[in-house]
Amino acid sequence: MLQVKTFQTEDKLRNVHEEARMNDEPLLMSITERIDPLDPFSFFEQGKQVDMHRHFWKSAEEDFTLVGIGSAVRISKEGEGRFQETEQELFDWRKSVRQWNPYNKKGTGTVALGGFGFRPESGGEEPWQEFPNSSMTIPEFLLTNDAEGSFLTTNYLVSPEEDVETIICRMEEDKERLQTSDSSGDTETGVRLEKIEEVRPKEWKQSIADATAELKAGTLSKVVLAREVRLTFDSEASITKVLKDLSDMQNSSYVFAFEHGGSYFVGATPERLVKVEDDELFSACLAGTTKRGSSEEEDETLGLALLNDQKNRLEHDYVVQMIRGAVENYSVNVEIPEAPSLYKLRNLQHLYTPVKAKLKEGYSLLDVVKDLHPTPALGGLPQKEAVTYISLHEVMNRGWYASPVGWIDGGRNGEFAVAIRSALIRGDKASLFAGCGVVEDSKPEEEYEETKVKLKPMLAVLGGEE
Ligand SMILES: C=C(O[C@@H]1C=C(C(=O)O)C=C[C@H]1O)C(=O)O
Ligand SMILES: [Mg+2]
Repeated sequence: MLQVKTFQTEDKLRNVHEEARMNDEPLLMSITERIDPLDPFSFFEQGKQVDMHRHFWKSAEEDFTLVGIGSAVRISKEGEGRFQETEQELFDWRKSVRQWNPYNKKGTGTVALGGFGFRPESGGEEPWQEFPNSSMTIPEFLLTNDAEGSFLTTNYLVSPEEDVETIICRMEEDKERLQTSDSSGDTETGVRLEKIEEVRPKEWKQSIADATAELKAGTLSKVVLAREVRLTFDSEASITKVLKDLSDMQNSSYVFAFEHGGSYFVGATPERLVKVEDDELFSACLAGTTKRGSSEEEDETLGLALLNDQKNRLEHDYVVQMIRGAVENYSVNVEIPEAPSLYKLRNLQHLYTPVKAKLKEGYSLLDVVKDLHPTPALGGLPQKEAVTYISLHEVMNRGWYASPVGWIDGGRNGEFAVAIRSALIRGDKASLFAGCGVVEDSKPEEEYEETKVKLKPMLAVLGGEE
């Protein structure tokens, strides 16, 4: 059976290579096959032996996980046009794809995974030196797990001058390595936390006080300000273990990891930016926060207080206003409930308003990402002024924190979440980030406490207390 499969792959590769040679240009070969159920964490861990450029994505709401190893194509853009330019380049690559994918399933084939930094321009500031401003990768090996099982896509950029036999040999070796089960994660104990350093907490609190003064005086209605906490461990952190623990502990969150130059941006975010499935569009307004109660009763009381709290409702309503306005531009049948409900996570609860619509023809997922990012849940209102304010006054460098991360396939499917509740991990060090929506009535001490709770999920999987 295995032999038949191998023979088919070889045959396809030979044909594609011949065509590439005749046209004297590279072709993107993409083959999707169903494989025996495969653990995504094992695939991610084994991926280390193939290529360190690894991507991980797990949906917050459905049985859907993507793991990408290596890159057949990498697209990296910067500046205001980065979303459209990425889209155009993906489109161009897909024109030269030779594809075998009998499953017609979202998230298989020439899927691109990655993200876009918070701002269109970035100067490789600490600790983000390894990260390009944006990066979308079509991985060489992609594992797609959903309710129906496991699917393995092999994407390979076949160039005319390469030797086919060498490609076949390496590809088969890598595929076998990736499908060999790794059990080291089951016994790993994780890192010991040696040092926690809050980055200029006093200055950060002062920045909140300054922002409230600005909000009262100026044209800004809301601005989100974040802070950083640095950790040092006794040894190198295992990203696979971190992902596994996040998935276990934060099951209503998107779990993600993106590698660049040995640094990993990892997190478990509850916040969807936008999902498109065929022409259906889903977004979410998530803003306004309180902690969880220690008893069911206390939890309910806290939730009810949040639903009725003016300051939090205002924080939330700015987000709804903006997302409604943006989505109405390129969709019809926009459905948004009148009032928010509660979105409960392990450590905190948020005000939540889901958004559903039908995307008009001619618009794509990245068009929506471009317009929505950053929503007032991460930037502020008005959008442009808030982003400028953040650049000038925030006590850290955002890099990819609070930015759109996700995936997009060759059909009309994809999803981007907002990369909060996240950390940048490199070897035995990590930077954790958390922010909060500042409105006129914000109190520095309360916002500080709010960010403390938001840091807990990442801290807990990195040896800290929950
Ligand atoms: C900015 C963050 O979270 C955002 C801010 C929230 C708030 O201030 O209430 C709630 C959810 C998120 O939209 C973060 O977690 O870093
Ligand atoms: Mg808040």
